[in-house]
Amino acid sequence: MHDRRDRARSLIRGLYAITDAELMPELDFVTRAEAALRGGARILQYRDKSADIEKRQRQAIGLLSVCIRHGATLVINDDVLLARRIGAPAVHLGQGDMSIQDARAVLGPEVLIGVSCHNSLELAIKAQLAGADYLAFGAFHASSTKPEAVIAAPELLHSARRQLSLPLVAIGGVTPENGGFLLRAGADALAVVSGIFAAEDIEAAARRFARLFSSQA
Ligand SMILES: Cc1ncc(COP(=O)(O)OP(=O)(O)O)c(N)n1
Ligand SMILES: Cc1ncsc1CCOP(=O)(O)O
Ligand SMILES: [Mg+2]
Repeated sequence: MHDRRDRARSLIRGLYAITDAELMPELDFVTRAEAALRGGARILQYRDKSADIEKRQRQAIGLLSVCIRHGATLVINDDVLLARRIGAPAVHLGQGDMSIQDARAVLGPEVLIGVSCHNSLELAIKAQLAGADYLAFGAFHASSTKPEAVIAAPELLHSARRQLSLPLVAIGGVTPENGGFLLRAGADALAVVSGIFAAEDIEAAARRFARLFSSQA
């Protein structure tokens, strides 16, 4: 457990890119994801809501292989069984997804589990107690990817930093312009979909986010 938590502290920091089926055509799905890694993303989440199990497995395996090549961490969104099948190092669970305890039973002691806590410190405290390895808060800004997401105040990151020990991820409408503020408020990682994958030049877009972290050092 301490081993895993230490690993989470070193791996869950920096730019956290999240894939999007609408912005990333199947034909060059993995190529686009790799461009984000070349631009400096350290974490890559496979987020796909389709029911096509074969496509999902093929894409997830493709992402795992580019992540390994770039020394980045692959996170599988929602689908704990897919993560186990392909040997992914991390999963992300929402409040309506599998429980942390059930996911841990399926995945074993090594795999990192991240949890969505929306705008709630209470959910975050519960998730930490239940064995989560990182906590995600947001949306901090309106998100075209998830317009229904509740809005969180950046002060939440200050409180979470004071009261919790896990790495904190900020998500929702994050841009290179507003990302620095979220980092100063306490985020360890910035999770981004459209700011990276809707860009004409994905690598350059990722690099603009990645610079926020080097200027923090
Ligand atoms: C890093 C990160 N944070 C939050 C979410 C949202 O998860 P969830 O609430 O389960 O919603 P969906 O993404 O599954 O629609 C996330 N995926 N990643
Ligand atoms: C999955 C998710 N959860 C809260 S906001 C969001 C989407 C973030 O996407 P974008 O970076 O395009 O706002
Ligand atoms: Mg989910």
